[in-house]
Amino acid sequence: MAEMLEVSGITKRFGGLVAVNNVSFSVREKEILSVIGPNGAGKSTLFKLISSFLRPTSGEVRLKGERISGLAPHIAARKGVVRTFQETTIFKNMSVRDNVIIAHHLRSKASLVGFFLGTGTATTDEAAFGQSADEILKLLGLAQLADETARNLPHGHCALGIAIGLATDPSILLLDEPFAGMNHEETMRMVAMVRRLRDLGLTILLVEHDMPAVMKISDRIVVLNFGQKIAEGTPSEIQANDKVIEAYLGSEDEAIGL
Ligand SMILES: Nc1ncnc2c1ncn2[C@@H]1O[C@H](COP(=O)(O)OP(=O)(O)OP(=O)(O)O)[C@@H](O)[C@H]1O
Repeated sequence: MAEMLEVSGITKRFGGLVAVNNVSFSVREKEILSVIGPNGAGKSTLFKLISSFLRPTSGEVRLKGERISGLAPHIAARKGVVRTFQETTIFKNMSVRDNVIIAHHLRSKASLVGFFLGTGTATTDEAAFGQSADEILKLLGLAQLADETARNLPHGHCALGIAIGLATDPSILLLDEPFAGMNHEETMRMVAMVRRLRDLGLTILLVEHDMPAVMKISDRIVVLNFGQKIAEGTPSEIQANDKVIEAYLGSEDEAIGL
């Protein structure tokens, strides 16, 4: 499998603290790779480095061979590294469908202002975007909620974040704790959905605390501890890895096993 994303020797210092320390790994095309680690291990910082929300102190990130670290986050997103589950990306007073339509504009020639004013290219695009939005909502099981105001979505509908991400036609989708706040049933539904997206050809990188979900969803796992990569492998390799077990012992996160 070809490499979609390459993280090479990436380091982030905050003053004297090294939050991410010389971490390297690759995400292959059409795989689900999870980054795990005890609290404070550097997962969020690594995520921000990959999505260009933070500039690395050293090292780099490449998408399909092209260096993306150092670019503004919206440029990295346009190039295909799309991060979801940021509350701010959702227009809470608009319908679910309109949120997904608007997200299409990230890759459109028409401006967002054009969309609101209903002018020129925007009108043509809107028909195509509407159709695409409907397909995405159907794929994610959100079709019946298309006209619902985003703020009214029942708890657990993080699927809207994914729908918005998909609308931007990502090369790699970054999921930031997609199962946070979900009960077991919601989590398992979401696991199945994300795997379905992978089967359709999407490449996915996620950070998550829910170990049973991580073990179920991941093709491969990268483990961080104190900013360093301590292991990389399949779920069963990670569960049997002594360094990983040791890192999790005594941490607030429960055991690595199921
Ligand atoms: N902006 C910042 N300024 C200073 N220190 C920071 C900053 N962001 C993170 N850190 C520190 O970097 C380290 C790694 O933090 P990070 O949030 O990346 O870990 P994490 O693995 O995501 O933790 P958690 O699982 O608790 O969310 C921590 O010691 C944290 O306090």
